[in-house]
Amino acid sequence: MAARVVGRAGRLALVVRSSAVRLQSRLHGSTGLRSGSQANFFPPLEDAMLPSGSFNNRMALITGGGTGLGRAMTATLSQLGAQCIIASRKLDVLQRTAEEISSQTGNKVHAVQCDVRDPQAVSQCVDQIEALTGLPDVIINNAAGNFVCPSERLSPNAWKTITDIVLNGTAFVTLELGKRLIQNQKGASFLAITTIYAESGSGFVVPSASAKAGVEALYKSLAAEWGRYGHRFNIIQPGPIRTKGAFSRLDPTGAFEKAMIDRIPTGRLGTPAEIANLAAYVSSNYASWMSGAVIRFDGGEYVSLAGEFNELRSVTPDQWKLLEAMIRKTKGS
Ligand SMILES: CCCCC/C=C\C=C\C(=O)SCCNC(=O)CCNC(=O)[C@H](O)C(C)(C)COP(=O)(O)OP(=O)(O)OC[C@H]1O[C@@H](n2cnc3c(N)ncnc32)[C@H](O)[C@@H]1OP(=O)(O)O
Ligand SMILES: NC(=O)C1=CN([C@@H]2O[C@H](COP(=O)(O)OP(=O)(O)OC[C@H]3O[C@@H](n4cnc5c(N)ncnc54)[C@H](OP(=O)(O)O)[C@@H]3O)[C@@H](O)[C@H]2O)C=CC1
Repeated sequence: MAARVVGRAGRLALVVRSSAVRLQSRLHGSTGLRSGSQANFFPPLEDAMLPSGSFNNRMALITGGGTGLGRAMTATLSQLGAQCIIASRKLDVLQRTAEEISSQTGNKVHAVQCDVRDPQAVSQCVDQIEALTGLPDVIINNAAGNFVCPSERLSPNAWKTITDIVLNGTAFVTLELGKRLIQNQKGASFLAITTIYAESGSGFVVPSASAKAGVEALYKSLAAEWGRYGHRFNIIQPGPIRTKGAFSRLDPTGAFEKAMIDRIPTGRLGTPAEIANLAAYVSSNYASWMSGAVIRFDGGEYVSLAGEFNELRSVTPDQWKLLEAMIRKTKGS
C-alpha cells in the first residue's frame, strides 16, 4: 500500500519500499520471526482468572473437550471447581484427557463418546450425562472440523462433513439439551466457539465459514428466544491459537504462520489458556447479564485485515515527511 500511494513518483516509491524492508528486518531481526517485537507488550497471563471455587457445584459439558482449546477450557473450569463432561468421537483421547485433568484438579472429569453429527447419538449422550451428573449448567459447543481446500475441489461429502459437525452438530447438542433443560425448568449458559471469518467469510475454508456463520445466527436467535427459560447464549470468535487439530489442517507446511503473526497487531498468536479464561468468565455467573454477545478474541487480526490503509504501518517517519510534502503540494482536484 505504501508503495502504491507514492506510485506516481517512481523514485520515491523505490526509497519507500527499500526502507520498509529495512524497517521490517530491524524490527524482527530476520524474516523467519515467530512473533513481532511488540508481543513483549502483550504477554499472555495463563493462571485461572476467576476466584477459586467459581464453578463449585456446577456441571459443564464441553464438546471436543479432549484436545486443543476444548481441553484447555475443561482444565480451567475443572480447576475452578466444575464437574466436567467432555464429549467427542475418540473415547481413548477423551479418557486420557479426563484422567490427566482430574488428577491435577481433584475434580471429576467424565468422558462420553459422541459423534455430534448423529442426532440419535447426541440424545444417547445426553441420557448418559443425565445419569452421570444431571443436566449441565454450562454447555460449550467447541467441536469442529475444518481443512483448507479450494472450493472447486470440494466433494458434496466434504461439504456435508464440515457443515454437519459444525452447524448441525451444534444445533443437535443445543436443541437436545435446551429441550430437556426447559422441561426441568433449569437455566444454563450456552457458549459457541466460532471464528473471526464467520463474520467476513473466507475463501479456502468455505464450508467452515458458512457453518460457523450459521452457528452465530443460531446462538443470537436463541439468545432472544430462550432468555425466558433462563438460558444465555454467547459466542467467542478466536483468532489463531496453535493447536495440532487446527494447524495440521489449515497450515500443514507451517508457511502461513509468519504471515498471520505479521498482521496481528499484538504480534503473537493467542494461547489456549487465554481463551479458556475468557470462556470461563462468559460461562460464569459473573457474566449473568451477558447474552447474545459475539466476542472477537484475536489480538486485533480482524481489524488489521479489514482496514484499507493498514499497510501504511511500514512507512517510516522520514518517508511520512516526503509523503506529507507531496500531499500538501497538491492544489485543487
Ligand atoms: C492456522 C489457522 C489458524 C486459524 C484457524 C481458524 C479457524 C479454525 C477453525 C477450525 O475449525 S480448526 C479445528 C480443526 N480440527 C479438526 O478438523 C478436527 C476434526 N477433523 C477431522 O476429523 C477431519 O479432518 C474431518 C475431515 C473434518 C472429518 O473426518 P472424517 O469424518 O473421518 O471425514 P473423512 O476423512 O471421511 O472425509 C469426509 C469427506 O471430506 C473429504 N476431505 C477430507 N479431507 C479433505 C481435504 N484436506 N481436502 C479435500 N477434501 C477432504 C474426504 O475426501 C471425504 O469426502 P469424499 O467425497 O471423498 O467421501
Ligand atoms: N485453534 C485455532 O486457531 C482456532 C480454533 N477455532 C475453533 O476452536 C474450536 C477448537 O478447535 P481446536 O482446539 O483448535 O481444534 P481440535 O481439532 O483440537 O478440536 C476439535 C475437536 O472437535 C472434536 N470433533 C470433531 N468432529 C467431531 C464430531 N463429529 N463429533 C464430536 N466431536 C468432534 C474433535 O474430537 P474427536 O476427534 O475425538 O471427535 C476435537 O476434540 C473449534 O470450534 C474451532 O473451529 C476457531 C478459530 C481459531
